[in-house]
Amino acid sequence: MNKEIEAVRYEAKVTETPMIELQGVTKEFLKPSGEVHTVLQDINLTVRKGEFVSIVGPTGCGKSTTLSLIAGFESPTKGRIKIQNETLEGINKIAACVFQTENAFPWKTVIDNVSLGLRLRGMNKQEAYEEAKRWIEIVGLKGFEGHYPHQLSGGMRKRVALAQTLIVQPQILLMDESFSALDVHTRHLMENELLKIWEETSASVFFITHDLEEAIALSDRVVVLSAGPAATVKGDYKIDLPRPRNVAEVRFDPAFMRLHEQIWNDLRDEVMISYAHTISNK
Ligand SMILES: Nc1ncnc2c1ncn2[C@@H]1O[C@H](COP(=O)(O)OP(=O)(O)OP(=O)(O)O)[C@@H](O)[C@H]1O
Repeated sequence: MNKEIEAVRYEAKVTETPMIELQGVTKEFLKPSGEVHTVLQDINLTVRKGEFVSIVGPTGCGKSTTLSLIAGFESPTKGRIKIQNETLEGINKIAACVFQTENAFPWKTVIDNVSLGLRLRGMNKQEAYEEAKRWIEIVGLKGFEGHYPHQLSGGMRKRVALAQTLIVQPQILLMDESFSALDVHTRHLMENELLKIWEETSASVFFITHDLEEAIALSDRVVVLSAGPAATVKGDYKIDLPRPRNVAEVRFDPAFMRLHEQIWNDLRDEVMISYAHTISNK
């Protein structure tokens, strides 16, 4: 398929419809001393339906806290979170999470792990198995249905985690450092796999990473958080590289390098501030 046709198809996928909205979100935690620790301060951010947004920022600035708020594991101290235009109260039922740690139960086979989400939603075993087989094939694990997690490599277990999450067809996919434990080759394979699957769906992805190159290679937008405490949105960059993308190859595109330089200029300052805080707190 030629690039123009692909670009048109892709452009049509990201809609203007807001899926996740953070409106003036502040999050405070109480320290054991009773002091208030402001992690996030007045965050305004919108992720549209079908959009892939990555969030980068210095260590400890509040990226995972932002994800917890969108998942509904925590609630904002001030401001509000809207999901599909409704204020979020409690757990976000249309979101699913993939964390750095693995989600698979060690005593269950691949097919039992992957079909679990559907079984918990009341689907009968045969139907859930059929659907699980389809997802196991999509993530490249056909033939491993009867294996247990310990019989698989780290990359394969990550594929199980993806299939486990995607089988319930979440409208929002929340990913926290999901591929950071993988070697670079497996990581690129998984990133390409994720993009392929995402391009087939209209899921909105909120992706946390420490790796700016990974963020640019995958995303429609990269959001930079400032150094904490009281982190806020420092920059919001549109990544207009053509799709479909090969994450290993797109890094050599001159437009990629320009974006990297521009965003890194923003991020580097925040990393230095955060580093200075760490040193002065020692
Ligand atoms: N439940 C909590 N209670 C108190 N403080 C918390 C809680 N959760 C997070 N924090 C604090 O909020 C700050 C931000 O943490 P968070 O994990 O969101 O940052 P991060 O950007 O994801 O970090 P990293 O890049 O290291 O993964 C940290 O100072 C952390 O100690």
